[in-house]
Amino acid sequence: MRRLCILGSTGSIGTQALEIVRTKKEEFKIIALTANSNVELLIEQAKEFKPSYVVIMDESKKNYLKDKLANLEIEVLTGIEGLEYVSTLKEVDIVLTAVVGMIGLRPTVQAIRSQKRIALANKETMVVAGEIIKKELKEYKAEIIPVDSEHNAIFQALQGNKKDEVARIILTASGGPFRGYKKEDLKDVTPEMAIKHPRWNMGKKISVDSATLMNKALEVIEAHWLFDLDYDKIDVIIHPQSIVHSMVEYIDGSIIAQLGVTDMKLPIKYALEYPKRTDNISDYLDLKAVAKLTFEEADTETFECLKLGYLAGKIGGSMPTVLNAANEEAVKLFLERKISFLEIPKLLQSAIENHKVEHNLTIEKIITIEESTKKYINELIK
Ligand SMILES: NC(=O)C1=CN([C@@H]2O[C@H](COP(=O)(O)OP(=O)(O)OC[C@H]3O[C@@H](n4cnc5c(N)ncnc54)[C@H](OP(=O)(O)O)[C@@H]3O)[C@@H](O)[C@H]2O)C=CC1
Ligand SMILES: CC(=O)[C@@H](O)[C@H](O)COP(=O)(O)O
Ligand SMILES: [Mn+2]
Repeated sequence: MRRLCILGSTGSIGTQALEIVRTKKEEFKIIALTANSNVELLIEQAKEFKPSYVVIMDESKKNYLKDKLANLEIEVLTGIEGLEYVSTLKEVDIVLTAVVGMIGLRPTVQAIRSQKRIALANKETMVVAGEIIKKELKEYKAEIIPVDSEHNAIFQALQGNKKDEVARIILTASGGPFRGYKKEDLKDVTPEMAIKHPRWNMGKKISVDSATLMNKALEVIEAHWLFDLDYDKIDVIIHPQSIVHSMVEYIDGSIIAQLGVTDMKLPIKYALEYPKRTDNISDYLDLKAVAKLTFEEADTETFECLKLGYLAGKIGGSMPTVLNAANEEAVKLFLERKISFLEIPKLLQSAIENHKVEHNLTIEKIITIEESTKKYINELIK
Protein backbone atom coordinates (compact mmCIF):
# COMPACT_ATOMS: atom_id res chain seq x y z
CA MET A 1 0.00 0.00 0.00
CA ARG A 2 1.42 3.39 -1.02
CA ARG A 3 0.26 6.33 1.07
CA LEU A 4 -0.21 9.58 -0.79
CA CYS A 5 -0.28 13.30 -0.15
CA ILE A 6 -1.59 15.17 -3.19
CA LEU A 7 -0.72 18.86 -3.24
CA GLY A 8 -3.24 20.44 -5.61
CA SER A 9 -5.80 17.61 -5.65
CA THR A 10 -8.50 19.81 -7.23
CA GLY A 11 -6.49 20.62 -10.38
CA SER A 12 -6.00 18.84 -13.67
CA ILE A 13 -3.14 16.63 -12.43
CA GLY A 14 -4.65 16.20 -8.97
CA THR A 15 -8.04 14.98 -10.21
CA GLN A 16 -6.39 12.58 -12.66
CA ALA A 17 -4.26 11.18 -9.84
CA LEU A 18 -7.45 10.57 -7.87
CA GLU A 19 -8.95 8.76 -10.87
CA ILE A 20 -6.00 6.38 -10.66
CA VAL A 21 -6.47 5.89 -6.92
CA ARG A 22 -10.17 5.25 -7.49
CA THR A 23 -9.40 2.32 -9.79
CA LYS A 24 -6.47 1.02 -7.70
CA LYS A 25 -7.89 1.14 -4.19
CA GLU A 26 -5.87 -1.86 -3.05
CA GLU A 27 -2.66 -0.12 -4.08
CA PHE A 28 -3.04 3.45 -2.77
CA LYS A 29 -4.34 5.23 0.30
CA ILE A 30 -4.93 8.98 0.44
CA ILE A 31 -3.53 10.67 3.54
CA ALA A 32 -3.76 14.35 2.55
CA LEU A 33 -5.45 16.48 -0.10
CA THR A 34 -5.02 20.19 -0.72
CA ALA A 35 -6.65 23.01 -2.70
CA ASN A 36 -6.25 26.73 -3.14
CA SER A 37 -9.89 27.91 -3.04
CA ASN A 38 -12.06 25.23 -4.69
CA VAL A 39 -13.61 24.21 -1.39
CA GLU A 40 -16.61 22.38 -2.88
CA LEU A 41 -14.46 19.96 -4.87
CA LEU A 42 -12.14 19.47 -1.90
CA ILE A 43 -15.15 18.55 0.27
CA GLU A 44 -16.34 16.07 -2.35
CA GLN A 45 -12.87 14.51 -2.59
CA ALA A 46 -12.53 14.36 1.21
CA LYS A 47 -15.87 12.58 1.53
CA GLU A 48 -14.89 10.03 -1.09
CA PHE A 49 -11.24 9.36 -0.18
CA LYS A 50 -11.39 10.04 3.58
CA PRO A 51 -7.92 11.51 4.05
CA SER A 52 -6.59 12.27 7.52
CA TYR A 53 -5.82 15.88 6.52
CA VAL A 54 -7.09 18.48 4.08
CA VAL A 55 -5.49 21.86 3.44
CA ILE A 56 -7.25 24.88 1.99
CA MET A 57 -4.92 27.78 1.17
CA ASP A 58 -7.71 30.33 1.40
CA GLU A 59 -8.06 30.87 5.16
CA SER A 60 -11.51 32.42 4.78
CA LYS A 61 -12.88 29.01 3.75
CA LYS A 62 -11.49 27.08 6.71
CA ASN A 63 -14.56 27.24 8.96
CA TYR A 64 -16.93 26.31 6.14
CA LEU A 65 -14.71 23.34 5.26
CA LYS A 66 -14.54 22.27 8.91
CA ASP A 67 -18.34 22.40 9.24
CA LYS A 68 -18.85 20.33 6.11
CA LEU A 69 -16.39 17.67 7.28
CA ALA A 70 -17.44 17.75 10.93
CA ASN A 71 -18.71 14.17 11.03
CA LEU A 72 -15.47 12.79 9.54
CA GLU A 73 -12.15 12.44 11.32
CA ILE A 74 -10.29 14.89 9.11
CA GLU A 75 -7.97 17.61 10.32
CA VAL A 76 -8.40 20.89 8.44
CA LEU A 77 -5.33 23.06 7.92
CA THR A 78 -4.66 26.25 5.96
CA GLY A 79 -1.91 28.23 4.28
CA ILE A 80 1.61 27.40 3.21
CA GLU A 81 2.31 25.98 6.68
CA GLY A 82 -0.51 23.51 6.08
CA LEU A 83 1.03 22.45 2.76
CA GLU A 84 4.42 22.05 4.42
CA TYR A 85 2.96 20.09 7.31
CA VAL A 86 1.15 17.49 5.20
CA SER A 87 4.27 17.05 3.03
CA THR A 88 6.24 15.83 6.03
CA LEU A 89 3.75 13.44 7.67
CA LYS A 90 5.35 10.17 8.74
CA GLU A 91 2.36 8.24 7.39
CA VAL A 92 2.98 9.60 3.85
CA ASP A 93 5.21 7.69 1.37
CA ILE A 94 4.73 9.80 -1.77
CA VAL A 95 4.04 13.50 -2.21
CA LEU A 96 2.55 14.33 -5.61
CA THR A 97 3.34 17.99 -6.22
CA ALA A 98 0.48 19.10 -8.46
CA VAL A 99 0.09 22.71 -7.36
CA VAL A 100 0.71 25.32 -10.03
CA GLY A 101 3.53 27.82 -9.69
CA MET A 102 6.45 28.34 -7.37
CA ILE A 103 4.19 28.12 -4.32
CA GLY A 104 5.22 24.44 -4.51
CA LEU A 105 8.78 25.24 -3.51
CA ARG A 106 8.55 25.19 0.29
CA PRO A 107 6.41 22.04 0.60
CA THR A 108 8.64 20.22 -1.90
CA VAL A 109 11.75 21.04 0.12
CA GLN A 110 10.01 19.88 3.30
CA ALA A 111 8.98 16.63 1.61
CA ILE A 112 12.58 16.00 0.54
CA ARG A 113 13.82 16.66 4.06
CA SER A 114 11.31 14.08 5.28
CA GLN A 115 12.72 11.62 2.72
CA LYS A 116 9.53 11.21 0.74
CA ARG A 117 9.32 10.15 -2.85
CA ILE A 118 8.36 13.25 -4.81
CA ALA A 119 6.18 12.63 -7.86
CA LEU A 120 6.97 15.98 -9.45
CA ALA A 121 4.43 17.67 -11.70
CA ASN A 122 5.12 21.17 -10.34
CA LYS A 123 7.92 22.08 -12.78
CA GLU A 124 8.19 25.69 -11.56
CA THR A 125 9.81 24.48 -8.33
CA MET A 126 12.59 22.71 -10.23
CA VAL A 127 13.09 25.78 -12.43
CA VAL A 128 13.47 28.27 -9.59
CA ALA A 129 15.44 26.09 -7.19
CA GLY A 130 16.99 23.25 -9.17
CA GLU A 131 20.39 23.59 -7.55
CA ILE A 132 19.02 23.62 -4.01
CA ILE A 133 16.65 20.73 -4.71
CA LYS A 134 19.51 18.60 -6.10
CA LYS A 135 21.63 19.25 -3.00
CA GLU A 136 18.74 18.46 -0.68
CA LEU A 137 17.91 15.25 -2.55
CA LYS A 138 21.49 14.08 -2.11
CA GLU A 139 21.72 15.07 1.53
CA TYR A 140 18.39 13.53 2.53
CA LYS A 141 18.54 10.56 0.14
CA ALA A 142 15.11 11.36 -1.26
CA GLU A 143 14.01 10.74 -4.83
CA ILE A 144 12.11 12.58 -7.54
CA ILE A 145 10.15 10.72 -10.19
CA PRO A 146 9.11 13.16 -12.92
CA VAL A 147 5.43 13.39 -13.82
CA ASP A 148 5.75 16.02 -16.56
CA SER A 149 5.15 13.90 -19.67
CA GLU A 150 8.44 14.77 -21.42
CA HIS A 151 10.59 14.20 -18.34
CA ASN A 152 8.72 11.06 -17.46
CA ALA A 153 9.44 9.84 -21.01
CA ILE A 154 13.13 10.65 -20.67
CA PHE A 155 13.26 9.00 -17.25
CA GLN A 156 11.81 5.86 -18.85
CA ALA A 157 14.16 6.03 -21.86
CA LEU A 158 17.16 6.28 -19.52
CA GLN A 159 16.31 3.11 -17.62
CA GLY A 160 19.02 0.48 -17.97
CA ASN A 161 21.39 2.80 -19.83
CA LYS A 162 24.51 4.67 -18.78
CA LYS A 163 24.20 8.39 -18.19
CA ASP A 164 27.66 9.09 -19.67
CA GLU A 165 26.54 7.46 -22.94
CA VAL A 166 23.78 10.03 -23.47
CA ALA A 167 24.55 12.33 -26.41
CA ARG A 168 21.50 14.56 -25.94
CA ILE A 169 17.85 14.54 -25.02
CA ILE A 170 15.12 15.74 -27.35
CA LEU A 171 12.06 17.28 -25.74
CA THR A 172 8.99 17.20 -27.93
CA ALA A 173 6.61 20.18 -28.02
CA SER A 174 3.14 20.21 -29.54
CA GLY A 175 3.62 23.79 -30.77
CA GLY A 176 0.48 24.82 -28.90
CA PRO A 177 -2.72 26.32 -30.31
CA PHE A 178 -0.86 28.96 -32.34
CA ARG A 179 1.61 26.70 -34.18
CA GLY A 180 2.27 28.21 -37.59
CA TYR A 181 1.17 31.71 -36.54
CA LYS A 182 3.46 34.69 -37.11
CA LYS A 183 3.69 37.74 -34.80
CA GLU A 184 1.11 39.60 -36.86
CA ASP A 185 -1.42 36.77 -36.28
CA LEU A 186 -0.76 36.79 -32.54
CA LYS A 187 -1.60 40.45 -31.93
CA ASP A 188 -5.20 39.95 -30.91
CA VAL A 189 -5.34 36.38 -29.62
CA THR A 190 -7.49 36.02 -26.49
CA PRO A 191 -7.09 33.99 -23.30
CA GLU A 192 -9.88 31.68 -24.54
CA MET A 193 -7.90 30.93 -27.68
CA ALA A 194 -4.64 30.50 -25.76
CA ILE A 195 -6.00 27.96 -23.26
CA LYS A 196 -7.45 25.77 -26.00
CA HIS A 197 -4.57 23.32 -26.22
CA PRO A 198 -4.71 21.10 -29.31
CA ARG A 199 -3.75 17.87 -27.49
CA TRP A 200 -3.92 18.10 -23.72
CA ASN A 201 -6.58 19.16 -21.27
CA MET A 202 -4.65 21.13 -18.63
CA GLY A 203 -4.91 23.99 -16.15
CA LYS A 204 -5.04 27.56 -17.51
CA LYS A 205 -1.52 28.62 -16.58
CA ILE A 206 0.30 25.72 -18.22
CA SER A 207 -2.00 26.01 -21.25
CA VAL A 208 -0.95 29.65 -21.78
CA ASP A 209 2.67 28.55 -21.28
CA SER A 210 2.23 25.97 -24.04
CA ALA A 211 0.83 28.67 -26.32
CA THR A 212 3.86 30.96 -25.82
CA LEU A 213 6.33 27.99 -25.80
CA MET A 214 7.28 29.11 -22.29
CA ASN A 215 6.21 25.66 -21.13
CA LYS A 216 9.03 24.20 -23.20
CA ALA A 217 11.42 26.84 -21.85
CA LEU A 218 10.53 25.79 -18.31
CA GLU A 219 10.89 22.15 -19.33
CA VAL A 220 14.39 22.72 -20.73
CA ILE A 221 15.48 24.11 -17.35
CA GLU A 222 13.59 21.36 -15.52
CA ALA A 223 15.43 18.75 -17.64
CA HIS A 224 18.80 20.41 -17.00
CA TRP A 225 18.36 19.83 -13.27
CA LEU A 226 16.52 16.52 -13.31
CA PHE A 227 18.96 14.79 -15.65
CA ASP A 228 22.10 16.76 -14.88
CA LEU A 229 22.71 17.73 -18.51
CA ASP A 230 24.31 20.83 -20.03
CA TYR A 231 21.97 23.01 -22.08
CA ASP A 232 23.78 22.12 -25.31
CA LYS A 233 22.63 18.54 -24.76
CA ILE A 234 18.94 19.51 -24.48
CA ASP A 235 17.08 20.03 -27.76
CA VAL A 236 13.46 20.84 -28.51
CA ILE A 237 11.53 19.66 -31.54
CA ILE A 238 7.95 20.41 -32.55
CA HIS A 239 5.84 17.25 -32.78
CA PRO A 240 2.21 18.29 -33.26
CA GLN A 241 0.70 14.84 -32.58
CA SER A 242 2.17 14.67 -29.01
CA ILE A 243 2.53 10.91 -29.29
CA VAL A 244 6.31 10.72 -28.88
CA HIS A 245 6.62 12.20 -25.41
CA SER A 246 10.40 12.75 -25.67
CA MET A 247 13.59 10.96 -26.66
CA VAL A 248 17.13 10.18 -25.56
CA GLU A 249 19.88 9.99 -28.16
CA TYR A 250 22.86 7.86 -27.15
CA ILE A 251 26.45 8.29 -28.36
CA ASP A 252 26.09 5.33 -30.74
CA GLY A 253 23.33 7.16 -32.61
CA SER A 254 20.46 5.12 -31.18
CA ILE A 255 17.42 7.11 -30.13
CA ILE A 256 15.14 5.67 -27.46
CA ALA A 257 11.72 7.27 -27.27
CA GLN A 258 8.63 6.78 -25.11
CA LEU A 259 5.29 6.87 -26.91
CA GLY A 260 1.76 6.86 -25.59
CA VAL A 261 -1.69 8.36 -25.80
CA THR A 262 -2.09 11.97 -24.65
CA ASP A 263 -3.35 11.10 -21.20
CA MET A 264 -1.50 12.32 -18.12
CA LYS A 265 -2.76 9.32 -16.15
CA LEU A 266 0.06 7.34 -17.79
CA PRO A 267 3.00 9.35 -16.43
CA ILE A 268 1.24 10.04 -13.10
CA LYS A 269 0.61 6.32 -12.61
CA TYR A 270 4.17 5.47 -13.63
CA ALA A 271 5.58 7.94 -11.07
CA LEU A 272 3.34 6.64 -8.29
CA GLU A 273 3.99 2.95 -9.01
CA TYR A 274 7.65 3.07 -10.07
CA PRO A 275 9.51 0.71 -10.43
CA LYS A 276 6.47 -1.50 -10.93
CA ARG A 277 4.25 -1.40 -14.02
CA THR A 278 0.62 -2.42 -13.62
CA ASP A 279 -2.35 -2.69 -15.99
CA ASN A 280 -3.18 0.33 -18.10
CA ILE A 281 -6.30 2.28 -17.09
CA SER A 282 -6.29 4.58 -20.14
CA ASP A 283 -6.71 3.95 -23.84
CA TYR A 284 -4.06 1.98 -25.70
CA LEU A 285 -2.15 3.76 -28.44
CA ASP A 286 -3.44 2.88 -31.90
CA LEU A 287 -0.58 3.80 -34.20
CA LYS A 288 -2.61 2.96 -37.31
CA ALA A 289 -5.19 5.54 -36.26
CA VAL A 290 -2.46 8.12 -35.59
CA ALA A 291 -0.97 7.17 -39.00
CA LYS A 292 1.62 9.95 -39.15
CA LEU A 293 4.19 11.27 -36.71
CA THR A 294 5.73 14.55 -37.87
CA PHE A 295 8.55 16.72 -36.57
CA GLU A 296 9.62 20.27 -37.34
CA GLU A 297 11.87 23.07 -36.11
CA ALA A 298 10.50 25.40 -33.39
CA ASP A 299 9.87 28.96 -34.61
CA THR A 300 11.75 30.88 -31.93
CA GLU A 301 11.60 34.16 -33.84
CA THR A 302 7.83 34.19 -33.32
CA PHE A 303 7.79 32.36 -29.99
CA GLU A 304 10.65 34.08 -28.21
CA CYS A 305 10.01 32.57 -24.77
CA LEU A 306 11.85 29.41 -25.75
CA LYS A 307 15.01 31.42 -26.47
CA LEU A 308 14.59 33.25 -23.16
CA GLY A 309 14.44 29.89 -21.38
CA TYR A 310 17.81 28.81 -22.77
CA LEU A 311 19.25 32.26 -22.05
CA ALA A 312 18.10 32.33 -18.41
CA GLY A 313 19.09 28.70 -17.88
CA LYS A 314 22.60 29.24 -19.21
CA ILE A 315 23.09 32.42 -17.15
CA GLY A 316 21.98 30.37 -14.15
CA GLY A 317 21.96 31.58 -10.53
CA SER A 318 18.83 33.61 -9.86
CA MET A 319 17.96 34.20 -13.54
CA PRO A 320 15.60 31.21 -13.95
CA THR A 321 13.77 32.39 -10.81
CA VAL A 322 13.32 35.81 -12.40
CA LEU A 323 12.13 34.32 -15.68
CA ASN A 324 9.65 32.06 -13.92
CA ALA A 325 8.31 34.72 -11.54
CA ALA A 326 7.95 37.23 -14.38
CA ASN A 327 6.11 34.61 -16.41
CA GLU A 328 3.73 33.68 -13.57
CA GLU A 329 2.79 37.35 -13.22
CA ALA A 330 2.58 38.00 -16.97
CA VAL A 331 0.32 34.98 -17.52
CA LYS A 332 -1.92 36.10 -14.67
CA LEU A 333 -2.17 39.59 -16.24
CA PHE A 334 -2.88 38.10 -19.67
CA LEU A 335 -5.66 35.89 -18.26
CA GLU A 336 -7.10 39.00 -16.57
CA ARG A 337 -6.96 40.76 -19.99
CA LYS A 338 -4.62 43.44 -18.65
CA ILE A 339 -1.90 42.72 -21.22
CA SER A 340 -1.83 41.22 -24.71
CA PHE A 341 -0.35 37.85 -25.66
CA LEU A 342 2.65 39.47 -27.34
CA GLU A 343 3.43 41.50 -24.23
CA ILE A 344 4.26 38.31 -22.33
CA PRO A 345 7.73 37.73 -23.93
CA LYS A 346 8.44 41.48 -23.85
CA LEU A 347 7.86 41.62 -20.09
CA LEU A 348 10.02 38.54 -19.55
CA GLN A 349 12.84 40.01 -21.62
CA SER A 350 12.65 43.22 -19.65
CA ALA A 351 12.72 41.37 -16.30
CA ILE A 352 15.83 39.47 -17.42
CA GLU A 353 17.59 42.64 -18.56
CA ASN A 354 16.72 44.44 -15.34
CA HIS A 355 18.04 41.70 -13.04
CA LYS A 356 21.55 41.49 -11.60
CA VAL A 357 22.27 37.78 -11.19
CA GLU A 358 22.77 36.41 -7.71
CA HIS A 359 24.40 33.14 -6.74
CA ASN A 360 24.41 30.98 -3.60
CA LEU A 361 20.63 31.12 -3.42
CA THR A 362 18.56 30.13 -0.42
CA ILE A 363 14.83 29.42 -0.34
CA GLU A 364 14.26 32.78 1.38
CA LYS A 365 16.31 34.60 -1.25
CA ILE A 366 14.34 32.93 -4.04
CA ILE A 367 11.06 34.04 -2.49
CA THR A 368 12.36 37.61 -2.14
CA ILE A 369 13.41 37.62 -5.80
CA GLU A 370 9.99 36.25 -6.77
CA GLU A 371 8.26 39.10 -4.93
CA SER A 372 10.48 41.84 -6.36
CA THR A 373 10.15 40.44 -9.90
CA LYS A 374 6.35 40.31 -9.71
CA LYS A 375 6.35 43.89 -8.39
CA TYR A 376 8.63 44.97 -11.24
CA ILE A 377 6.27 43.45 -13.84
CA ASN A 378 3.31 45.30 -12.36
CA GLU A 379 5.23 48.59 -12.38
CA LEU A 380 6.08 48.06 -16.05
CA ILE A 381 2.45 47.81 -17.11
CA LYS A 382 1.22 50.86 -15.15
N1 LIG B 1 -2.16 19.61 -16.36
C1 LIG B 1 -1.23 18.89 -16.97
O1 LIG B 1 -1.54 18.04 -17.82
C2 LIG B 1 0.20 19.07 -16.62
C3 LIG B 1 0.60 19.88 -15.57
N2 LIG B 1 1.91 19.99 -15.21
C4 LIG B 1 2.30 20.83 -14.10
O2 LIG B 1 1.57 20.42 -12.95
C5 LIG B 1 1.25 21.54 -12.12
C6 LIG B 1 -0.27 21.60 -11.94
O3 LIG B 1 -0.86 21.88 -13.20
P1 LIG B 1 -2.43 21.76 -13.43
O4 LIG B 1 -2.95 20.55 -12.72
O5 LIG B 1 -2.64 21.88 -14.88
O6 LIG B 1 -2.96 23.07 -12.72
P2 LIG B 1 -4.44 23.43 -12.27
O7 LIG B 1 -4.55 24.89 -12.34
O8 LIG B 1 -5.43 22.59 -12.96
O9 LIG B 1 -4.45 22.97 -10.72
C7 LIG B 1 -3.64 23.60 -9.79
C8 LIG B 1 -3.87 23.04 -8.40
O10 LIG B 1 -3.10 23.78 -7.48
C9 LIG B 1 -3.96 24.49 -6.57
N3 LIG B 1 -3.40 25.82 -6.39
C10 LIG B 1 -3.40 26.85 -7.27
N4 LIG B 1 -2.80 27.92 -6.75
C11 LIG B 1 -2.42 27.59 -5.51
C12 LIG B 1 -1.81 28.29 -4.46
N5 LIG B 1 -1.43 29.56 -4.57
N6 LIG B 1 -1.58 27.63 -3.31
C13 LIG B 1 -1.94 26.34 -3.17
N7 LIG B 1 -2.55 25.62 -4.11
C14 LIG B 1 -2.78 26.24 -5.28
C15 LIG B 1 -5.32 24.52 -7.24
O11 LIG B 1 -6.36 24.67 -6.29
P3 LIG B 1 -7.82 25.25 -6.73
O12 LIG B 1 -8.43 24.19 -7.57
O13 LIG B 1 -8.52 25.46 -5.44
O14 LIG B 1 -7.54 26.51 -7.47
C16 LIG B 1 -5.30 23.15 -7.92
O15 LIG B 1 -5.54 22.15 -6.98
C17 LIG B 1 1.83 22.78 -12.84
O16 LIG B 1 3.09 23.07 -12.32
C18 LIG B 1 1.95 22.32 -14.28
O17 LIG B 1 2.97 22.99 -14.98
C19 LIG B 1 2.90 19.30 -15.89
C20 LIG B 1 2.57 18.51 -16.95
C21 LIG B 1 1.21 18.35 -17.41
C1 LIG C 1 1.30 17.07 -20.84
C2 LIG C 1 2.51 17.84 -20.59
O1 LIG C 1 3.50 17.35 -20.12
C3 LIG C 1 2.51 19.26 -20.96
O2 LIG C 1 3.64 19.93 -20.45
C4 LIG C 1 2.47 19.30 -22.45
O3 LIG C 1 3.65 18.80 -22.93
C5 LIG C 1 2.20 20.65 -22.92
O4 LIG C 1 2.25 20.69 -24.28
P1 LIG C 1 3.31 21.51 -25.12
O5 LIG C 1 4.20 20.49 -25.73
O6 LIG C 1 2.41 22.21 -26.07
O7 LIG C 1 4.04 22.45 -24.21
MN1 LIG D 1 5.20 18.68 -20.31
